[in-house]
Amino acid sequence: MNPGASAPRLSLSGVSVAYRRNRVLHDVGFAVGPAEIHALIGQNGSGKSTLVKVLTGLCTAEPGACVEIDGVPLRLPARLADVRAAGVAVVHQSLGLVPQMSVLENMRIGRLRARRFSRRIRWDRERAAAGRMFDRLGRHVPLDVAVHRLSEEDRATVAIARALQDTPHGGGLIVFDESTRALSRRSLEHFYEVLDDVVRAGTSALLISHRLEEVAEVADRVTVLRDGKLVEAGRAARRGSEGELARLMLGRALQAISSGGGHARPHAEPAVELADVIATRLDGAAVRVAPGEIVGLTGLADSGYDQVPYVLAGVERAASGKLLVNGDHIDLDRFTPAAALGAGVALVPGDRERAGLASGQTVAENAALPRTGTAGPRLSPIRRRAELAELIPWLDRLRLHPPDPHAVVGRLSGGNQQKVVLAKWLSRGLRLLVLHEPTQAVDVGARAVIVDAVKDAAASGCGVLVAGSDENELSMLCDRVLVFRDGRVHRELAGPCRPEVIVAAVFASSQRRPLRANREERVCP
Ligand SMILES: Nc1ncnc2c1ncn2[C@@H]1O[C@H](COP(=O)(O)OP(=O)(O)OP(=O)(O)O)[C@@H](O)[C@H]1O
Repeated sequence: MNPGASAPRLSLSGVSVAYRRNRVLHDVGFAVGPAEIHALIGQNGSGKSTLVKVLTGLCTAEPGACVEIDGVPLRLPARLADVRAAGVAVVHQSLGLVPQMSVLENMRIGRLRARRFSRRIRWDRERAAAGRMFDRLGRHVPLDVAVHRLSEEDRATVAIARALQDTPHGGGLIVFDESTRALSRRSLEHFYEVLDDVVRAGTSALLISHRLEEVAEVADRVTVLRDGKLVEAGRAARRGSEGELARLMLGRALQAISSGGGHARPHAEPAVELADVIATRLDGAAVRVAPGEIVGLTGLADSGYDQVPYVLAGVERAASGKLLVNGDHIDLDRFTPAAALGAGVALVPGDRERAGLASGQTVAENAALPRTGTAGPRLSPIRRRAELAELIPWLDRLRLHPPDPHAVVGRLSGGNQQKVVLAKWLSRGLRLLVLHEPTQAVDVGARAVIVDAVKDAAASGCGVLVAGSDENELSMLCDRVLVFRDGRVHRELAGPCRPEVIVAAVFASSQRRPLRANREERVCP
């Protein structure tokens, strides 16, 4: 008998995982059908990544767990070679591509075969193998171009083509672990157009995402985790059900968020002003932020808007340009992170890899770093207590999980590490808070809290600059939005703006295509 004939593509049961004595998954089980997009959602720290790690062998489940692929049990703890052979591929955060490498290298990394005797790589064969994947997708991307030079849409295609190599024709499972979180609406439309073709051909997808609007729009079914326990397994998804999903995930209704910042003091002296900035992707950029004002920066992927935060924080060097702070003109070609902090400018970067978190240190020690330049243990006990007293209300407010300032940062879930970076800066008075994609990777409950906290920081007089690709986030937060093109401000959208207006200004067209037009025609297993 063929075990795969009527079996689910992936079936998990009795999965429990503990890190030391802390159990983070409790007897979890659900099934993903063939040819479906199945979403896995849950608050930060609810155990989603741990579940994926059980599947890929990075985490060991307690005895009694069972994982089957097409009805065939996977030996646990899983070995990567077995997982690949079973047709399972994982796409990590931000598409999991190496930007400096070519499309061909990204496609074939980890799979390159050398000649037996000369040990030389047969690039002709590698090209042919990569080309076959794009043929299978019915879309082509030039193989020799470095990935960072591709459009965002092409990058999404490469990520899917790369994962497809590990899945058999018309079968297999691709796990997307927050892979789409940095994609703009247009790139998301393209991503799901490609993925829909793949899924219709028989491959399944397990989608982990904090964007509930996206989940409600694209998933066939949804599984919900709360505190490591199953709340719902395989509930049918439908468009517009994001409120319901948030309630299941959080165990309470989501608070409504009003749009716009509302604390701008446009006639006051600017908190900071950037003028004539020339950098690798900036060409004469100029931005002014008043005290209490929340200004959004957005644009297409290559427009340069997302370089502004890093130039402002002294992390990326500008060729020339001026920063005006408190009557001082500072040359940006010699600007450093220490000078930025000295000017009262702090950055919350988009990815935690650039966040400067010391993963072996505790939450409290990390929060102390910017003030002291040293890790916490060297602080006097009195200073340490004072730091903690300022930090704890922010950790409570952002709902850090576990709510422990002495937890080691490297052992927190991704979204909770993001909250630590935010708490570190929100707990101190700044002239300008610069945020890049601040709610990326955090769950919807925390997102509402972060939006409120940033508005409170503005209400106390801090200027805020938010660079981002999420029009909903910009609409919720900003007093005005600057749309970049060719390295400088192309349009200014005054007043609180609706998300559609932002999308229309970025893409110079207001059409919003559905993310997965064909979903209703499909029959859920
Ligand atoms: N290496 C580790 N050591 C100890 N505890 C860990 C470790 N990795 C994760 N945890 C804990 O396991 C729990 C689940 O974490 P996990 O990363 O699976 O959550 P998640 O749902 O993926 O969260 P997020 O949405 O923030 O990525 C969290 O409480 C986290 O602190």
